[in-house]
Amino acid sequence: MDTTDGHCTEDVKMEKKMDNDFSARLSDATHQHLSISEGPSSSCRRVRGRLRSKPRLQTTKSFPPYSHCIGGLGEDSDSDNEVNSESNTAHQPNLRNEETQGTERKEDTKLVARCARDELKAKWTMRRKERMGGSFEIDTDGWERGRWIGKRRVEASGREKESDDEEGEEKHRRGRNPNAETEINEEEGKERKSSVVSDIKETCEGSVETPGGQSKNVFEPLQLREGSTSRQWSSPHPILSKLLHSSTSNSSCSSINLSSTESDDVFTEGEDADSKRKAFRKCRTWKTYLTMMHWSLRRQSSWVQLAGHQGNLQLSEGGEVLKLYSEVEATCLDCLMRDPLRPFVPQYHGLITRGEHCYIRLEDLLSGLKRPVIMDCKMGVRTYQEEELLKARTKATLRSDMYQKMIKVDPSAPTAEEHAQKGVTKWRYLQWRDTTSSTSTLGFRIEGVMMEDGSVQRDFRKILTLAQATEALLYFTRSQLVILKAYHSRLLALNNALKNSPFFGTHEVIGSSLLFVHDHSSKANVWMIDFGKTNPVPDTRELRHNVPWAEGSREDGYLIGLTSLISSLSQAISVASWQQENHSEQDKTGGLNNTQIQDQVDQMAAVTL
Ligand SMILES: Nc1ncnc2c1ncn2[C@@H]1O[C@H](COP(=O)(O)OP(=O)(O)OP(=O)(O)O)[C@@H](O)[C@H]1O
Ligand SMILES: O=P(O)(O)O[C@@H]1[C@H](O)[C@H](O)[C@@H](OP(=O)(O)O)[C@H](OP(=O)(O)O)[C@H]1O
Repeated sequence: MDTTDGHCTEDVKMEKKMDNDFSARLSDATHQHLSISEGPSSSCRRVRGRLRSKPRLQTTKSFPPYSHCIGGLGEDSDSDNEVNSESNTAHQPNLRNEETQGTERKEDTKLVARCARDELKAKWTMRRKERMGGSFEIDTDGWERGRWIGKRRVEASGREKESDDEEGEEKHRRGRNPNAETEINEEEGKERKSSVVSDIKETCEGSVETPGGQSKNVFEPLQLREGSTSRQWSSPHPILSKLLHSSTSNSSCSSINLSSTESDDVFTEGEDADSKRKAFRKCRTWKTYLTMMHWSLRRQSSWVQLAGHQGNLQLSEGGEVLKLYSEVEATCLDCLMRDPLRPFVPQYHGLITRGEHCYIRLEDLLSGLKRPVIMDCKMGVRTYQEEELLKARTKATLRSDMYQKMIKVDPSAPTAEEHAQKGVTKWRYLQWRDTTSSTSTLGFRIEGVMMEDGSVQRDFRKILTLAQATEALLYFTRSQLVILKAYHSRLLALNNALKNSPFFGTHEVIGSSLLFVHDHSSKANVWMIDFGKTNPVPDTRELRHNVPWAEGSREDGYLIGLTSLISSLSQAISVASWQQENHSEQDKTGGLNNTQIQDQVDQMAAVTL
């Protein structure tokens, strides 16, 4: 455990206390991995004497990334309807805002109309130049330049919009514990692009509705504070209106893959090549223009869905994460906005209806991060609710999909009866997942990790020991001390908040995750997400969260998981410190270079497997 600063000393004290609290309750299997043994590895003979012994992790395995790139799963195809339907209802919750912003709106509308005209002009100028082989530089005024710079940036390097950085900066300030988040490499951009058009875009999707369709200002103070969804335009400029309409309905491109999908609407399946060519000629002008606008309107975000049900979540044009409505989750979020846990939970902005579905509007926790690295840890010693166990006993529904998932991982996992039925109950499947991962032993499991290059690693689910978890954390953070320490502090702060949280005391938290996010500029944070299976405990009982589950107790073991994670981070900090020290020692003595030392470290890690 690194104790180089005062906060860390505090951390150690707190952690020791927590370890004592829980040590009696953790299983032997868990505890045998809590200590890190010191001692040189046999493979280290060549550098022995020069390198301090690496804290050894027991029974570890390494996790090379494999290339499985994913993009955002969000589909915004319903937003077309939403623009129409909401333009009628959206005024109700925001009347007060409308009055106060009337003047501003007139100004903006004028500006928007001018911008749209200028856009057209710019487009034709560009096309003329393009045909003549001229340069693409458009320099009529700052607005167009800003947009075009933006477009080139997206095309050339996929870099993110600077304005988002500022927004993200604000968010990370809000959510962090002073020690939790370290921003050592402040290389944030200086220019802020005009956001008039994206503001209007947000306006079109910004009404807050109850599932029944009635407009309701669920979190007015929040909306005012965040300021992203409060303005309404009754009639945008006709050209702009068309653009908004079209680009909204065609905004199914993922947040990573910025390819436009306009052509999907133009070319439906079954059309012959000729009609496609004709249609393309007809639509090319608009297509080019819409593609340009698409880039302009879409807020650049690095959002991806790492785990969970595919299609449940999507990114809205306004940059919020929309999650399919669940009454249980919405109720929890509502409570959490008034609980000490609020700084650890994405901001909840109420509900929104898109097409036939209702969604929960959440702050995008990845906004402001450049090429984020993400880890989803499912918390608790079980991921099934007690009701699922009762259901499995009384009226068992067999799930063939779960049986298939089971035999894919381990053909010998199902019983003879389950093989014969080719199905398992949900409880059986979830329990099998829990016992074949670190859920049962450590009280958490790593559902998935996405690295900076977009590669996704899900094999961490098979981790069973704390040492393996530590290895995974070192891999996930690339052994960066600053990140590991930020996560460590944030988890200690979360531990404190949980102790003071009335919500936590009275809720059974099942299947909820901690989302770890950081990027190369050392922004790092941890958030509580997914309250779809979090329910108030039936009577007035308070849960302890740090004891193993027994049927009927409703205990979830959330704090067992948190303690394990904190211990694992401490181990990772020790190892990373050791690595760093040896790097600098070698640098001073002019001995092995960094690559050679890393080779040694890798060899040592391999021997401890
Ligand atoms: N507010 C958010 N900001 C950014 N990303 C988010 C946010 N909420 C969720 N995600 C992403 O979506 C993924 C799934 O989220 P979540 O766990 O809420 O979905 P779910 O479908 O309920 O999951 P499960 O199947 O485990 O119940 C997370 O791993 C994360 O990558
Ligand atoms: O990740 P896996 O191994 O694919 O398994 C899923 C995972 O356990 C989800 O948490 C669970 O949803 P809930 O958390 O909502 O129960 C889902 O059940 P489902 O298929 O019934 O949605 C499982 O299929």
